[in-house]
Amino acid sequence: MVVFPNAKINLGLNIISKRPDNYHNIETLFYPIGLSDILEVVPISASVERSLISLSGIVVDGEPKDNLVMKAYHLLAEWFDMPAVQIYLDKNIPFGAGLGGGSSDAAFMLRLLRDKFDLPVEDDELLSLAVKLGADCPFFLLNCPMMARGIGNEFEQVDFSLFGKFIVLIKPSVKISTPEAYALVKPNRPEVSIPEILKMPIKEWKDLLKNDFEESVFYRYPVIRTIKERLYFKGAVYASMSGSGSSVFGIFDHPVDVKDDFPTCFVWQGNCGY
Ligand SMILES: C[C@](O)(CO)[C@H](O)COP(=O)(O)OP(=O)(O)OC[C@H]1O[C@@H](n2ccc(N)nc2=O)[C@H](O)[C@@H]1O
Ligand SMILES: Nc1ncnc2c1ncn2[C@@H]1O[C@H](COP(=O)(O)OP(=O)(O)OP(=O)(O)O)[C@@H](O)[C@H]1O
Repeated sequence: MVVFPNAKINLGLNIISKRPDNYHNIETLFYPIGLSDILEVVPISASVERSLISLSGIVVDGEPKDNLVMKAYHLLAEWFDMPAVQIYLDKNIPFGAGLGGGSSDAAFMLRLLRDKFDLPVEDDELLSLAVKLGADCPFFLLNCPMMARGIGNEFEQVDFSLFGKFIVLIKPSVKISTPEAYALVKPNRPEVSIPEILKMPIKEWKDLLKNDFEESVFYRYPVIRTIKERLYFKGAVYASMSGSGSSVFGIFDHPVDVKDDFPTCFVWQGNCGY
């Protein structure tokens, strides 16, 4: 069974308050994009006790046994009898990028195992398991434009689409650790909520729709601010850092050629699908 775990961008990201469990309450619109990893799971012989993982593509740091897809397997294996599996994961989504790639792999793995082995797990139980693997993880089980609140796992479906627009995603070589990025932000309540801003014409978003991580991340890594400015210079109708960075996306009314603009960066371009 092969699946294609996709990345997300955050349209607006307000960090509202710090919680007693050291997480933060946030408000953000998750928007799925077409940049995807490739994940395959094959059952292996009953004589092999441990699941195996084979990685290709972008090299993820950490031990393969600590990969989030392995953690997803073991989370379900605590509750259900499953055979050992051979996992193939081809990474195309950069990490330390604010694109939720690891969370997406984990969410797709949970659903793939549930479906492949016919495990008696309802969709809402899968959502509760997913959050144990990461705050971004439950979103990828829904995978359509969603307002998220709480730690990012309380959802409200929104009537919102960027269909017809074109997205350019730029990831510089710098990688950003999510806990470190949260530690640098002072939480605050926004004056205007994200759904209210998203109802306005997209050309009005520039001064209203904010990612609260940008200020401290841009201060530390000015190259990320420069990328955002360059995307506006190229004609983006809206540009922002995604999640805790370091990637920046630009939304355009039409396809653009940026291949010479960011020679040292990872660049991805595609249509907005929803
Ligand atoms: C920045 C975002 O990508 C926006 O979508 C997410 O909030 C991050 O989600 P994630 O990477 O899945 O986060 P997790 O792996 O669950 O948490 C990593 C660390 O980030 C911090 N964290 C994460 C989510 C959240 N709402 N508040 C936090 O303070 C915590 O220190 C936590 O220990
Ligand atoms: N399958 C995986 N893909 C990517 N990273 C993984 C994976 N499994 C474990 N990791 C670890 O998780 C860390 C962050 O991964 P991820 O791609 O989710 O983060 P991110 O780009 O910061 O996204 P976000 O902040 O939006 O969750 C990596 O540094 C890596 O060590």
